[in-house]
Amino acid sequence: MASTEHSTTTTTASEMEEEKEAPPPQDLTLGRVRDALIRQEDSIVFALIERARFPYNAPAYDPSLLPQHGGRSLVEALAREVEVLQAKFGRYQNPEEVSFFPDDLPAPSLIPYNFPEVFHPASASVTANNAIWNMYLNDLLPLFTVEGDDGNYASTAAADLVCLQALSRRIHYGKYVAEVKFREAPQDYTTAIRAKDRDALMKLLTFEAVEEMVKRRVLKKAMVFGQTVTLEDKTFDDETKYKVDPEVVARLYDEWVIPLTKDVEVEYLLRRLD
Ligand SMILES: O=C(O)C(=O)C[C@]1(C(=O)O)C=C[C@@H](O)C=C1
Repeated sequence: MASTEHSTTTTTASEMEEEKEAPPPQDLTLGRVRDALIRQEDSIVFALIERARFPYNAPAYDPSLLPQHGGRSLVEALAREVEVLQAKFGRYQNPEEVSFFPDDLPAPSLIPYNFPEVFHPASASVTANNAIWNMYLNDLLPLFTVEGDDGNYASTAAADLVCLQALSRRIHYGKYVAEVKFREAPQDYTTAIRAKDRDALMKLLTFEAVEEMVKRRVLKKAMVFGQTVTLEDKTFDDETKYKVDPEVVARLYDEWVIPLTKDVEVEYLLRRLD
């Protein structure tokens, strides 16, 4: 196990080795997991802002643009190839990262980093990526892009993938949340898990006041990060133009991100005693 404190100032070679490891699972607390979720809000808002630089660009989603790619759209073909490349260099060794197209990914070709094993093995493979992919392309994209076609299909698809990966990381962080909640109240959760009672689990893991704060904070982040910065002092008003509509970001969290995170938590917990 890695040690974060040393009683002496002399560091031996084996201690240096130990220091390279990530913190042990015991360091996992609900506060730390929530801090990670808060930081990921920044990544999501910035990713949406980057995607919103381009118009909707419908051909990026139309399989007829790529006749040689077996009926796949540009965004899907690009995502598959990027995932293969990133898998080769170890992206999916980190349990925070969940692939959209896990079949046929190559084994990593680098020396593995010792990521702590936090998840219960039977729960580790829970994925919501199909729902995330469909939600992003069908529901969210039309809400925050302007209509139009500027021909930048590859850049558009690359920006989509950054959004999808940031959303996927956030939503699958529900596994860490679920693990911490289980460890903090094993008896309460065990009863509901044994009864396979999804409603009871949902009730146990829900904190409405926290959800309200999350929605208010992402709305504010979209206002702060998405305004045009000038040298003049100015305040937000009805005339302020944002790069992504803050209401859409709040709606994204309200309708999809939080509910999908909770679904991941429930699915994780249902397998927690297997
Ligand atoms: O912070 C938690 O406890 C979570 O489970 C995360 C989260 C969220 O997705 O933001 C989901 C459910 C809770 O009701 C509150 C917030």
